Amino acid sequence: MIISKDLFLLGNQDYLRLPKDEKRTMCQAVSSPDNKRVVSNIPSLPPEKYPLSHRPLELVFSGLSVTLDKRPILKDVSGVVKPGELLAVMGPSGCGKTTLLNCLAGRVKLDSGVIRLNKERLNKRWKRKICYVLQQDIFFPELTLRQTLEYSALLRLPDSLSREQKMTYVDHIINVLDLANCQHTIIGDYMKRGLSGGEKKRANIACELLTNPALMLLDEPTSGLDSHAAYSLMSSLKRYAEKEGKTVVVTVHQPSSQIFHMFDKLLLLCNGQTAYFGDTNKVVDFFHNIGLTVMPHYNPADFILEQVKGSEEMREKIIMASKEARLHPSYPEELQPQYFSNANSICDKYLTHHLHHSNNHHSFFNYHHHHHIQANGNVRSSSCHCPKQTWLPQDHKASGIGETQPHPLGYTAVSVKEEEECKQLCLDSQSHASSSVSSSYDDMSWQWPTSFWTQFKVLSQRNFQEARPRMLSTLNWVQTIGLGIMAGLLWFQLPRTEEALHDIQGWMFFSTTFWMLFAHFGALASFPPEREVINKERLSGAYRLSAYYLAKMVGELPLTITLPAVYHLISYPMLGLQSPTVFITLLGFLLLNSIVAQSVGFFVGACCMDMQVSITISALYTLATQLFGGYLATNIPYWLKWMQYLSMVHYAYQNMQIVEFSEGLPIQCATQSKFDACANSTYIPVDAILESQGSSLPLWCNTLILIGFLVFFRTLGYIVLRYFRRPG
Ligand SMILES: Nc1ncnc2c1ncn2[C@@H]1O[C@H](COP(=O)(O)OP(=O)(O)OP(=O)(O)O)[C@@H](O)[C@H]1O
Repeated sequence: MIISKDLFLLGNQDYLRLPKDEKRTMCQAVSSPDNKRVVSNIPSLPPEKYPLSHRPLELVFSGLSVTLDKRPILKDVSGVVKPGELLAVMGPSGCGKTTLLNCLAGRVKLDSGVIRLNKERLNKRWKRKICYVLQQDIFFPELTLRQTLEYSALLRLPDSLSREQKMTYVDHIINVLDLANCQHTIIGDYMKRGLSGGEKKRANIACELLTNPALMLLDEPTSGLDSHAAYSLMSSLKRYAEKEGKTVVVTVHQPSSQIFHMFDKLLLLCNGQTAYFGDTNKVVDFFHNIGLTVMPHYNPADFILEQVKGSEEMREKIIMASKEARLHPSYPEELQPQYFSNANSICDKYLTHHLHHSNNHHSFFNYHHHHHIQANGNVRSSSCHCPKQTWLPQDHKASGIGETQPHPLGYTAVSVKEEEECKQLCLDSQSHASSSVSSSYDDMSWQWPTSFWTQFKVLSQRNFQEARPRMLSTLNWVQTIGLGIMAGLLWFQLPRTEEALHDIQGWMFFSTTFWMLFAHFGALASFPPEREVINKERLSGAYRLSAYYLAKMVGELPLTITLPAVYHLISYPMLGLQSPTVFITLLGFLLLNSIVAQSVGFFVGACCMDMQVSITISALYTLATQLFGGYLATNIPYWLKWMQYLSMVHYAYQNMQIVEFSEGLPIQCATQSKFDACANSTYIPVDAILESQGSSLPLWCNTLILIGFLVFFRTLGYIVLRYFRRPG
């Protein structure tokens, strides 16, 4: 695993660019006894096939404080990670490591403090560019690893890449993460065995690496891995960060000393406070200076963790020393309060100067920008370029940014490095400015990697594939066929007489209620685990909720209707009711009823986070629906009559009767009929049958009401997910 991952994480571009000798050294290294994997069979991916490339990101967070549930969790935590660096967040359990990562991913509200990426505050748009590998491995358990990665690639890699290119990239990732052997294994869960813990972890990282992100946050990536696998993973991450210029933050529990020395920076937390922030190789000196000396050959990671888990007094001492270290000149300048005010002022001056002097050919910043005056009066710049020689107003010298070369108009020249920085700053500001004022169309095109249509198509396919084993399980087939035969035998070849009328109605009522319950509780049970995956994907900005929602309806539709259709196909002919038109129409209402029940189940599942509550609500609703359906109780008190209009079974059941008794063979009156109409007729009129159950609505009206139910609950479900159950 090590080797393949190392090569991948090194990035093929870099690998291909390496001089021959270095390539050989790498191959020797990877085939050394420690790293037994052979890499010759790992395909190289041509550079042009890399799907996305992001600018390197510098992450700076300062003064972060967070309170959760009225309890302070983080207090004044700061740090900086540059592109190519690996920052480890360490500390005892419950000290706030995950909370810090959640903050950096923009998923927790800060009490105070600021997080900046390339000097720009973390905003919604940056959030989408961050890859966050969660501690839990959240997947659809029924999909195989390969399917999971393929769907992820189809959804998260841009439409500009063909399907074939996306699949090539998936192949590549599978190979380099050494997942080829288990690619066709289902992910699995506690009920059904699938991937091993380590494979799931790698699958989790593989999914996130698909987008080739610039900033990676990994929560406990080594948890559950053996020491060898943990070392492999961390060395891969380290190499990845270095060679690809990625910024990587990991939380880690008690790393081995080998792993510990891989970290460039270390942030040690103690009760939510910074116990140490700085270079990893200086942490031993830091502790030594406060009288805590690590024994030779002792794992420094174990040592420092023991210290921060020590007595209250000891912890205070370490935290105080850490606060004092902030005053030391070696403390990162990015964490000094004045740093960003300077940086921002440069940017502001670039932009302000340009806006005021855009017609002046002495302008220090050749900012080719096309002003787009928006309806709201904002100005949007669409492009900018830093010239080779960039000029700043002289007062920037004071801030230490400019150089001393005089400019005829009183500006100072900026070094090439700073010019690059300015360009970067400009680009960042520009992207921010444009995104904050652009039209909603721009927002959307920026936000989503793929079009609505692609998302809909892929999600429908995935939904179908994910739901098929669950909805069409062997158990469900046995249940459906068994029930169809049982109903057929129970009501076998019923005569068309008044005596058998109650039995015919019994079959209809049983069929509608059973499939209502089946669809309702099926949707209810499947939603909580699905919500986890959807929330994770929504947080990473993979697709629109509307695309998911529509796809769910369409993708599951064939599965929702399969079993009731099979049941109907078995039981209806056995009853002796043989008109094909009636057969199809009855089936139509049975299916409509099932789809409506599924919508209600989905809505209740979306509303209630607690399964017990949702089951209780569902039980109440479905029981009331049956009671007021028109079969069990025919003499409903007038003041409760309105309840029957809320019963979806009522409408489906009534419609089935209308069709069966008006289109099918008529029902012969009994000699002592209970129907008045039988006094003048041999057959019972349809209206008389319906009236005896207290219903008078015509077929079209019942159908419209059922469709109304469907639209109402589907819309409510969407609204709940969109506005009341937002992830994060
Ligand atoms: N939503 C929340 N509401 C209240 N308290 C919370 C919440 N989330 C986390 N906490 C508390 O915040 C503290 C820090 O939690 P966090 O998960 O960040 O710790 P950690 O360092 O990652 O722990 P571990 O190493 O065990 O995963 C814990 O005491 C936890 O109980």
